[in-house]
Amino acid sequence: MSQLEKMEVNPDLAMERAKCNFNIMELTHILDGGEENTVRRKKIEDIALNSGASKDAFPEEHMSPKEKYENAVRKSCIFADLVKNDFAHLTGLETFGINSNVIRRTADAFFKEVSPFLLHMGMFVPTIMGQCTSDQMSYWLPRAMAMQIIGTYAQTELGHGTFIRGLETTATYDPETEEFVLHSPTLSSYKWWAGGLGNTANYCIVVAQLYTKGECHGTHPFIVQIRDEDTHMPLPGITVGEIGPKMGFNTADNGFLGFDHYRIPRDHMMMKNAQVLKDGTYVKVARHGKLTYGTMVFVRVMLVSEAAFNLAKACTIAVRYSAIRRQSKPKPDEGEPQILDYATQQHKLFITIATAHALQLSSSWLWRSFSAVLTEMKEGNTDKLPEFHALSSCLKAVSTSDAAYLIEQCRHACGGHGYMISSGIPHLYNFVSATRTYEGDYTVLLLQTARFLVKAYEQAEAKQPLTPTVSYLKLAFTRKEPWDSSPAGIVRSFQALAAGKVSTCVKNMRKRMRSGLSEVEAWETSTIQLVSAAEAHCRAVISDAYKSETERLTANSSPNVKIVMEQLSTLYLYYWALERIGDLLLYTSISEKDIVELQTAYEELLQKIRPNAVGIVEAFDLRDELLHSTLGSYDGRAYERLMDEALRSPMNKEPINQSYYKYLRPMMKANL
Ligand SMILES: CCC/C=C/C(=O)SCCNC(=O)CCNC(=O)[C@H](O)C(C)(C)COP(=O)([O-])OP(=O)([O-])OC[C@H]1O[C@@H](n2cnc3c(N)ncnc32)[C@H](O)[C@@H]1OP(=O)([O-])[O-]
Ligand SMILES: Cc1cc2nc3c(=O)[nH]c(=O)nc-3n(C[C@H](O)[C@H](O)[C@H](O)COP(=O)(O)OP(=O)(O)OC[C@H]3O[C@@H](n4cnc5c(N)ncnc54)[C@H](O)[C@@H]3O)c2cc1C
Repeated sequence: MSQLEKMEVNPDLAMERAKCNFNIMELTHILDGGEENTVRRKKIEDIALNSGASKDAFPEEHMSPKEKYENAVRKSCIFADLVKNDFAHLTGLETFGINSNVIRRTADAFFKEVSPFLLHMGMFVPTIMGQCTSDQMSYWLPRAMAMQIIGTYAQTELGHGTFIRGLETTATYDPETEEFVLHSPTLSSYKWWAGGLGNTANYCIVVAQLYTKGECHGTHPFIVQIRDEDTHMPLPGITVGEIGPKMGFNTADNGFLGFDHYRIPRDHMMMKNAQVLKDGTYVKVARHGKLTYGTMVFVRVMLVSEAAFNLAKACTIAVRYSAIRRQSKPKPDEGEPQILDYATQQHKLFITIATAHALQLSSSWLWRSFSAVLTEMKEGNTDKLPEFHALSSCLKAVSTSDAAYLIEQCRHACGGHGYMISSGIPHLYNFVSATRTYEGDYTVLLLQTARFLVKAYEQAEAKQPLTPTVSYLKLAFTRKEPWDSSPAGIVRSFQALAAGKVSTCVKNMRKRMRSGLSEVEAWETSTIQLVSAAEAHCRAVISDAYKSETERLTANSSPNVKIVMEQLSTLYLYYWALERIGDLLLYTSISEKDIVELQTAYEELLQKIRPNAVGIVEAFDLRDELLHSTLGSYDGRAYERLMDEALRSPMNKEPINQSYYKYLRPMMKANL
């Protein structure tokens, strides 16, 4: 019998649970968006986990890349079946948002890395929904939803990912046959990166430069069959393969794809926003030229809650482990303290919890605030698209970047054992670090937001009305913001800081233009400050949303849950105020005395949160099967689990490895 089966819950964790002073389940319901969502989520998790299909015969870490991929495909098929047949009545699959979050979360019980079907549900299906006419949708969507075909999204090429307008794949219309001819004219035009493209998908959405009647109309999406539906062989004219090992995503078979004058029917162009008629006439339908970028905007919004979820996992692991780990002896007459008692450890971990809450609540706020806008957009009114694009761009950039930084911090907080794959943290880091790049690189997206902020600043200057998320920019034209250490006061200071930074950028650009630079050159030389201004804007938006959502959600909660949630949202404000002291000195009246008081208040807040820390992370309600962690399991038996995992290593299957006879022994004997 393994040691694990004999042991009780670690007494330190039991003690932490006993001293938690709020109702954990109440907080879980709030984070899930209501008790009924929690009940439904648990049912879905039960169905998935009780099926036993998520279990691997031996640890994934010890499989070869090919075995890992094949195992992931096996589990993806089982999971897809569960989603279609067992979850459907519980989730209402027609909607995204909370339902897809639940499915996404449950999928983690199956995959330590990712499913090769991720792009199918994550981008292929949403692009069909967003870019097809209703006729096209009624043909493609049922086939995709029933998993009769498997698709992916191939936009990025070897030569271009960020600069979509620079893509080189061509789709040239031939009116004789009423077909598009897809072609990859150069090596750099080969599609590169699409998840599931290497071996799994038989269809994909290809973004290509559309040519008709000798004219280029820019990039457009096409549905392209790449493999035979029966044999799965690549079709003539298609070159497809897998791109090789990566830092993470190693079960996602990211692929490359090239076309040699490959023909597809005319109606495989996704024609909701633009059409090519039979005779080759190009007709623009959409009122906004960037509606073809819609799937990216949708996924960027999804990535905010993805960042929150991964942070929740990392801090559950690191906080539980910090409660059972004892190290050093600061007081000679007492035992070694739990490392969670060190203020520096609390500084590393509690901001991670607060950020998980901040991003989760900001993401629900974003969906709620913009659901009306999304409906308007479906009806053709795109007036609010620029604001939505600016907001989703900066939220995606900042949330994924914060999550990657804080997950790495959780690894530091777990010391050496955090470096073990079995801790669960390396997988999380490798996954989240990619989210900072894909679906729009951090810097590039913040520069998109900066573009919007500069325009909004010019509107404020001209006393024109401003859209809600930038209405604070008028603060740039008032006196220095008086420092006020209340939560509302700090949010106002963050807004003043962002307004001040945008104003500084605009003034610098104008100065540079006066000194002879062109507008493009003045912009380029100001981009470091523009990125910083956009980050400050995003921080102000998140802080404001987090604070107001906390107030809204705790209006009827029990007093202790309210206190816990307020403590965390205040911690987020104090933490970022202290991180941005230099900027606050520039743009608000904060004094040396205020800074000292703020630091003290922050440290006191860490101590207040400490007794409930384990309870707070347990409100994320992450089962062991989702955490995949030796350090963060519910029973807190980290050492037994580490040893158990070590004993499962193939390296321990024989007392002497053959390399001893082949290499070590001859070398040592020769040296006698
Ligand atoms: C599991 C893993 C899955 C991963 C999948 C992937 O990664 S898939 C691959 C993911 N790949 C990526 O994410 C690639 C990232 N790259 C991009 O998204 C674009 O190339 C770009 C946005 C950087 C520039 O685009 P550009 O050169 O065409 O544009 P521009 O800069 O010249 O600006 C012109 C105007 O357009 C506006 N506008 C722009 N976008 C939007 C929008 N979505 N909506 C509304 N508006 C938008 C912009 O604000 C500006 O407005 P203004 O000021 O004139 O009123
Ligand atoms: C795990 C993973 C999965 C992916 N899955 C898919 C997929 O399924 N489908 C798909 O189509 N793509 C996919 N991608 C590709 C991804 O979308 C791109 O890698 C991403 O958009 C970044 O583009 P890039 O690689 O061209 O980076 P680059 O643009 O070359 O970035 C390199 C550097 O240049 C900087 N830079 C670039 N342009 C500017 C600028 N204008 N101003 C300032 N700095 C700039 C960037 O900030 C960055 O520091 C995936 C990528 C990864 C890592």
